[in-house]
Amino acid sequence: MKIGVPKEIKNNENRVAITPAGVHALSEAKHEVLIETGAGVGSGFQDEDFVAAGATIVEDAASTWRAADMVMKVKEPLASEYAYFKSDLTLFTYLHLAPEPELTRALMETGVTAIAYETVQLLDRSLPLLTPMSEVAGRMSIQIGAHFLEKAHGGQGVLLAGVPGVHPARVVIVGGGIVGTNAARIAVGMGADVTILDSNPQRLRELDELFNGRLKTVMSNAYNLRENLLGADLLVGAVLVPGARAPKIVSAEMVQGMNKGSVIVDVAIDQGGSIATIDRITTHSDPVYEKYGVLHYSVANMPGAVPRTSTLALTNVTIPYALRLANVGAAAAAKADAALAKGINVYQGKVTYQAVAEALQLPYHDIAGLL
Ligand SMILES: NC(=O)C1=CN([C@@H]2O[C@H](COP(=O)(O)OP(=O)(O)OC[C@H]3O[C@@H](n4cnc5c(N)ncnc54)[C@H](O)[C@@H]3O)[C@@H](O)[C@H]2O)C=CC1
Ligand SMILES: CC(=O)C(=O)O
Repeated sequence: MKIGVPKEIKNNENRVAITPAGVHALSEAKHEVLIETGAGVGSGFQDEDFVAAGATIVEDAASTWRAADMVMKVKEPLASEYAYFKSDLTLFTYLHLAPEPELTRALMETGVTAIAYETVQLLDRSLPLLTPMSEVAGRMSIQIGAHFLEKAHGGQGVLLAGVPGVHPARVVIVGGGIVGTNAARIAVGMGADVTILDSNPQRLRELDELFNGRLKTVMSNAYNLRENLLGADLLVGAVLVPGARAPKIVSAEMVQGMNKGSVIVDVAIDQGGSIATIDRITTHSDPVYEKYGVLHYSVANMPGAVPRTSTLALTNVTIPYALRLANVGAAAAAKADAALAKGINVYQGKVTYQAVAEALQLPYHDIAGLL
């Protein structure tokens, strides 16, 4: 199979979908890997590194997309890339289709087999291709919050840890999954006063056990959210219902209850965002805006800011799946692996992931009946 890897074009997106180790694994299995020149530079991989591992470097994005049977990317295609879609293409990348009707339509109209990293799901309900980037974004969310809480960066001028004789900052994390747990780990480590809310009582039990009294766990409901956000300094949005639009669980009124000069980092923005006052996606080059005296950060590709770590972490988990897809093709690979089948969001012009179909009000087709 021919595998194309274009350079990412989203704002400040320096990750790349393959490493030299990935090229080596695919080449050993007799696949041909075509990489756009310079695609790896932002992650510290030069064209020569890829060539030494067995790849062919091509001069532009079109040459990767047009020749490929499968394109591997990091972020969802942007509008300028839709022209490359074709019916015999497998696209393996983050897609986040629930808030993306135009992209979904383009995939349906062209018949692309679109496999979303974020909905590949194991029997234990974990999301193996989302987890590493959630670990990165969760850990980043607190350092970003700390940065914007500084006066010079627009915040109220509060140190997360406080100092002896002065309260630490109050950090509220909504959603206690991978992002939330990693955010909590950094916030606790920095000495903040941390509260984490989740709608799953079993998850709250696990968090209580894990942090051994170093944070407070609270059931997520409108009443508790309002109470806990009153006077908060940093809110991290970290909820997820796989594939679906994020539920808007933090209202404008709750945001107004936060301290003036406080900060919101809505990591769940890639699924549409969980906070009512988040009305736009921001970028690494212009990451925050102010509303009700609160700084809002809503960057949908946070791990793109630490591309070396993120590319290595992402490809650690994607390459074994890419190998299986390349070896037998998407349909056979999905038939043999229920986790991978869950990743298929669009197939033969049909939406095959229920939460995406519901979010976009499109007919849903069970992938099992189509393979
Ligand atoms: N902006 C970015 O660059 C990145 C965004 N993400 C996104 O972060 C979000 C969270 O991802 P993960 O932590 O991996 O998901 P996860 O599935 O591990 O955790 C989500 C948690 O949200 C909880 N939850 C669901 N509905 C809730 C509600 N109504 N109230 C409170 N809790 C609720 C679930 O019980 C679960 O514990 C996803 O949208 C993911 O795509 C992940 C990485 C990078
Ligand atoms: C998960 C995701 O959207 C990202 O890593 O950019």
